[in-house]
Amino acid sequence: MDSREGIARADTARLVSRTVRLPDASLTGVLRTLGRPNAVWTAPDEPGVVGYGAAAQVTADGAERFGAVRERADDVLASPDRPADAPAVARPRFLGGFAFHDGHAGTGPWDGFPTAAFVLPHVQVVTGAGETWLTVNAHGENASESAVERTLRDVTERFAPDERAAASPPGVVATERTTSRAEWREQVRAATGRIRSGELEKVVLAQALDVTLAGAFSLPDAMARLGDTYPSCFRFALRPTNGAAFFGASPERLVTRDGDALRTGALAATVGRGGTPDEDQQLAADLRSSSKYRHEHEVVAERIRDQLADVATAVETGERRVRKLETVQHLFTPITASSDAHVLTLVEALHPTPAVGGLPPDAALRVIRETETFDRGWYAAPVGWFDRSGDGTFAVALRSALADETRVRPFAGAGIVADSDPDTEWDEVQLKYRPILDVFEDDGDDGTDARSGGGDA
Ligand SMILES: C=C(O[C@H]1C=CC=C(C(=O)O)[C@@H]1O)C(=O)O
Repeated sequence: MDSREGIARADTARLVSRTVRLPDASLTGVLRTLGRPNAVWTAPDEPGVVGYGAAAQVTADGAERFGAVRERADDVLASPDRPADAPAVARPRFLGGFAFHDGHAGTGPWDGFPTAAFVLPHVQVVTGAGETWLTVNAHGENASESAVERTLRDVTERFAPDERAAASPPGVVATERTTSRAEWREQVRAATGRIRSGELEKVVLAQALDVTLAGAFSLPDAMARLGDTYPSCFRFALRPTNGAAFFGASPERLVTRDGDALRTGALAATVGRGGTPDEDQQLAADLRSSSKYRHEHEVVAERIRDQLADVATAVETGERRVRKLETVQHLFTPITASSDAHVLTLVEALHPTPAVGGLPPDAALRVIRETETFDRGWYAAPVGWFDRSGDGTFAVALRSALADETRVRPFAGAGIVADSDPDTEWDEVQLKYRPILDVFEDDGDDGTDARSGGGDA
């Protein structure tokens, strides 16, 4: 992808955008009807957005990537030729994400994933609340209203929503770990040692799996299954260069800016779900009362409030509660504020929170780099969308995986504090693979210990 070319022409380039209403369709219905997208986004309180092709793409490198994306996207969005009565929900949006580390290489499994990559789709379908809208965008010196209207007619003509249920999961034939249990024990012991010596307070360490599927990866099926099981999560899929897809169902909102209302929150500290309601309640009670879990959580909430200090006002912290998901429960503290900063400025201020990095941030990033033996790529980094006014939503890309043909690489991590036990953290990581593995396993038995947390690799 070469964004700069498009951006260099920004002075003379124009953005033409036209919208029509389509027959109502679910997000999966849209995916099945229009084929492999470049971007998919949906959130519990937002419509689904599906993007095909690129009216404009922006990429950026290094620590300055957040500001650079904003600047380049602002040029594209500056003065759209768009009818005044077009519905706000169907407005042009950039969708994409960032790498976790500044020095992301974009090689190996992450080939095709720059340090930052956002697309303003050529064809954008938005669906939710019983309405489906098609927007066609074109950007460049030669962007023409007639070409946009032609595409609008073409897509409308072939749009016959296919609402079939997901096919059975393809099944898993092999799973390989990036980190054995023995290596993990060593890594966690070394990290807790460094924490006790005062070098840092908390670090989030992660692992990955290499999963081989028995059949081809289907994005519509994956999104349908994640939607059924994780409706309260941020579900996304991104294919910046038409190759592998990075997808997931993250429970963690990094930030939403809507007008001057800002929403974020601390999500950290994890236990599993109980086999009975009593056991489940007991686990939740342990999560609430344990000083280890409270500490692990509170450093995240405190740091987020600090991170917001320069970019927001009226920061308010809600009540800490237990957030239950299919296989895990977390401590969650909602945080709201006021801000007129662009959502990318907020993303830059917040990434990485100590729910995925640690504290102090620089020491934690150093420990992550020195410890992890796989490439985080876009895992645990911001993914989401923004519009011309700087509104948008970003999630932290957790419970996520890279997928290409029959290969899938899920990622998962756990917050390590002074008294973390390597085996408990190992079990927690195995539970955090479940959202992705459940999409593919046909009988819950992939030959690994990812469900039970037991056994060695
Ligand atoms: C790093 C992950 O989860 C984070 C979010 C919630 C709870 C976490 C924990 O309890 O360690 C992690 O901080 C992951 O899912 O890969």
